[in-house]
Amino acid sequence: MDKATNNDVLSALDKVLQERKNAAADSSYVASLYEKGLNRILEKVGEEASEVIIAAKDCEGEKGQDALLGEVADLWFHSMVLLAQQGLSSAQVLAILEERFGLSGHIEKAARS
Ligand SMILES: N=c1c2ncn([C@@H]3O[C@H](COP(=O)(O)OP(=O)(O)OP(=O)(O)O)[C@@H](O)[C@H]3O)c2ncn1[C@@H]1O[C@H](COP(=O)(O)O)[C@@H](O)[C@H]1O
Repeated sequence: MDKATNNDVLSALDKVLQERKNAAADSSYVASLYEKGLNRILEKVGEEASEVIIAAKDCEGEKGQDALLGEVADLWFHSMVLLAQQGLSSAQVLAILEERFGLSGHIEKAARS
């Protein structure tokens, strides 16, 4: 597979996560998560979210910032595994963010009531 760039890495990863539904658990980490099932995937999302919080609390200097970026990447990745396992994709999340783009959270909240 060609190296995915910043702009297309999410859609390239969506495609790989889809393909891993037909892969063997011993050759693919993603397939091993699918095999373990939803609860294990949810545990990983929870663990990675906790690791983001811990890294953000101790985010001094370049090393700390690199650690935080790595933990957020782990969280995004495991969230994408969850979406794929549920038959969803990052493209659908991006569509929601695109729809929301430019709409202040305060204005959106006020419009709800
Ligand atoms: N982006 C990632 C990615 N980010 C993190 N990880 C893996 O996520 C795992 C969990 O990280 P942890 O820090 O919790 O480490 P751990 O304690 O060893 O994990 P556990 O034993 O608790 O599950 C590690 O094994 C990382 O290697 C990833 N594994 C795969 N990908 C992408 O998914 C693609 C498919 O991967 P495979 O299915 O393994 O081919 C790869 O080509 C990559 O593009």
